Amino acid sequence: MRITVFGAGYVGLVTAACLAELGNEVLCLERDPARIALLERGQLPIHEPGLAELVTANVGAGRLRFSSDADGGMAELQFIAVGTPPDEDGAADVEHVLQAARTIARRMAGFQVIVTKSTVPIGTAERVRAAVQQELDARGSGLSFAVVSNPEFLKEGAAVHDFMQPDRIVLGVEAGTAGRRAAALLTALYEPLNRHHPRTVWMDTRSAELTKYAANAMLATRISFINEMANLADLIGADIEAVRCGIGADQRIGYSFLYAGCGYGGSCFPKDLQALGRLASEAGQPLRLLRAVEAINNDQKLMLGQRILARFGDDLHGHVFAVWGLAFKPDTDDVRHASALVLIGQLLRANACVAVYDPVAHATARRALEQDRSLGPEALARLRYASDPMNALQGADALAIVTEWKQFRSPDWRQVKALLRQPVVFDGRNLFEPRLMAEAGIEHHSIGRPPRARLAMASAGAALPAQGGQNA
Ligand SMILES: NC(=O)c1ccc[n+]([C@@H]2O[C@H](COP(=O)([O-])OP(=O)(O)OC[C@H]3O[C@@H](n4cnc5c(N)ncnc54)[C@H](O)[C@@H]3O)[C@@H](O)[C@H]2O)c1
Ligand SMILES: O=c1ccn([C@@H]2O[C@H](COP(=O)(O)OP(=O)(O)O[C@H]3O[C@H](CO)[C@@H](O)[C@H](O)[C@H]3O)[C@@H](O)[C@H]2O)c(=O)[nH]1
Repeated sequence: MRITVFGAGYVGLVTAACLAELGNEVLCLERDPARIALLERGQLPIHEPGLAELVTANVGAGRLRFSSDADGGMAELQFIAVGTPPDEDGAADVEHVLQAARTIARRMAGFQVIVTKSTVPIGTAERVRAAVQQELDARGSGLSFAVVSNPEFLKEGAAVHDFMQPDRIVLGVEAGTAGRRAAALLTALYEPLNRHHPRTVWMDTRSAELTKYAANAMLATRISFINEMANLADLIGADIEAVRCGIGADQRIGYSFLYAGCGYGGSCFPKDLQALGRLASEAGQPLRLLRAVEAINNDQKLMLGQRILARFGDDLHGHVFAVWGLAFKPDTDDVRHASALVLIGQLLRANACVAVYDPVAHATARRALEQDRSLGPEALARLRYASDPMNALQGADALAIVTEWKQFRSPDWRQVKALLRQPVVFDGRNLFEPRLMAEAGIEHHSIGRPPRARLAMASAGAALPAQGGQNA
């Protein structure tokens, strides 16, 4: 099939490359000339495992092309995967989506299916239909078209896998002939992903749009729930990892997305919860639960910094801290709403020096921190980007781990101790077993795994639960 994809970001690039890999002829349209220039040189604007190989192979095979010129995009299937950033009130701004829809309408020469992959407020499919119809009317055209809502559920760091082996493919279609025609085309398009296991869930467009927000809200709720339990565990001497194993064994609950830590970040959860909250309030039903989820998460992101201040004093002048991990999660260079940026801001504002290391996110973090108005040049001058994890530790008073990159999981603790001024570790993702850290002579601050629980477990001879971190 011939397909056009609008947007070459995380979703657009992955959608374009994966649909090309499935044998389609794909044109990926991107309006940012810098991104197009990179792609034309064979480079990717983002770090995403497996994506570079997929892009190279499909460009080489002639199935995938990039352009900034929409004139080449006359395909029957038009995917919109552009950004929907929050506006001043937190609502999702769908202007880029509507712009892409108008571009499609201006060039439409036959029946087309306009598929929204972006995360959009409820009712956007109808706004896309109206925008396209307006352009067609202005042209005096009577062409028929369909609008489909096909929200994307991929996770950064596992995007190619998630696209190719989705838990489900949600397709919201309109009633009527055009909707049926669109459904037939999309059934054929996604057939390879449904072959061994039917994954498509059909519904109307509004339900599809809400499904996307509801999924992210549910996942964020689980994280804030377990973080509240972890904070309680810290106070009462219980071990949150044991609790996670204990509750996760109930199939109705399950184990995943119940890892306590220093808060969720990323481009989706914070933005989508705000957008859902906003549209719910406008609909006359403020979402009280989601407000609590967001508030808990905002506090959780401050927790590592507060613990460091409590341990070393309010003015950290003369102190140095090492931070491992800048990206909001492993296997990505995305630092949007990353907990690491919050921690680094707290430490720099308290006059500390900070040495950071991340395998891929130095450039993105540098850009984000330079735009942080609460950090002037003097504060940023106290920030050092280390060449490797051990280099960051040199002369530091403590190590804080914010992102659970695999390479941080088994450090040489003797080397860590030799490099640190004091053997103190703030483990923001519960990567390390408290008992082993105590045996190694390391002062270990976890999230919800206090020393009292550790002692009780050891004296009971209890089996230790698996190591933490969602991305284990
Ligand atoms: N990042 C994720 O993991 C993820 C997962 C699922 C859904 N989503 C949703 O998908 C959408 C895209 O997210 P993203 O992370 O890929 O965004 P992104 O910012 O990485 O990429 C969006 C791209 O679209 C381009 N663009 C904007 N308007 C355009 C136009 N008219 N024509 C061509 N290109 C245009 C931008 O220049 C940018 O490169 C958002 O609605 C997001 O909420 C994101
Ligand atoms: O048990 C957990 C799981 C995750 N996190 C944190 O939650 C954030 C988000 O992680 P994850 O969901 O894995 O990454 P995203 O790429 O943001 O993916 C989410 O957001 C996407 C965009 O909407 C959706 O498509 C995905 O389904 C949804 O998981 C990260 O900061 C994680 O560290 C935790 O703190 N504890």
